[in-house]
Amino acid sequence: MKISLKNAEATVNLGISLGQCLDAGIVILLAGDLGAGKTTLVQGIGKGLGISEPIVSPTFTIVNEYTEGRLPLYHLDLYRLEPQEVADLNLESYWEGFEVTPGIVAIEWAERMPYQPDNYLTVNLIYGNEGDRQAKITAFNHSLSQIIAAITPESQDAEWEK
Ligand SMILES: Nc1ncnc2c1ncn2[C@@H]1O[C@H](COP(=O)(O)OP(=O)(O)OP(=O)(O)O)[C@@H](O)[C@H]1O
Ligand SMILES: [Mg+2]
Repeated sequence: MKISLKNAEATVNLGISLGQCLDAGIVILLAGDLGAGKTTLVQGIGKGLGISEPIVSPTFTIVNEYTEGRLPLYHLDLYRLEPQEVADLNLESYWEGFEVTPGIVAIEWAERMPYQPDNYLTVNLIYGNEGDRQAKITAFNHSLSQIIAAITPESQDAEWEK
């Protein structure tokens, strides 16, 4: 599914829709070049979950956890890590839910992961020709219908095709 995002507000709005509809335990792998809008999308997800605390990029902290919303939000940024360092973080605990309350896991620079969870969404943010962006959403072992239903009603800014 591809969605055209004219401006940063459209990216936030897509995030809000996701934050409102997604179930606990979902992992969102965010891909896209430097500055493509990954953090902006996660800021929207935080809004959709009802988190009022500002969401800032965890480039140096690796993971930021927000627990005040409908579900916990775990925001990771693997930009500075090598695949072996990522493996050592035992990220599975976030989606297996053993020691961590299940929530929404959003991972920037997920390309650095040497393995993937069993079920996940990828959102690939791509630069357009006019300073805009396109989001390409793919589901692995997960249904897209819930997401399509959540996104389509308010798609003034988001033109989408399956
Ligand atoms: N759809 C859009 N159209 C135009 N600009 C956008 C869009 N979405 C986000 N932006 C802008 O792009 C800039 C970079 O966004 P952001 O920090 O979210 O990118 P990022 O992918 O997280 O970057 P990094 O790779 O450094 O983590 C911000 O100024 C943001 O407002
Ligand atoms: Mg970022």
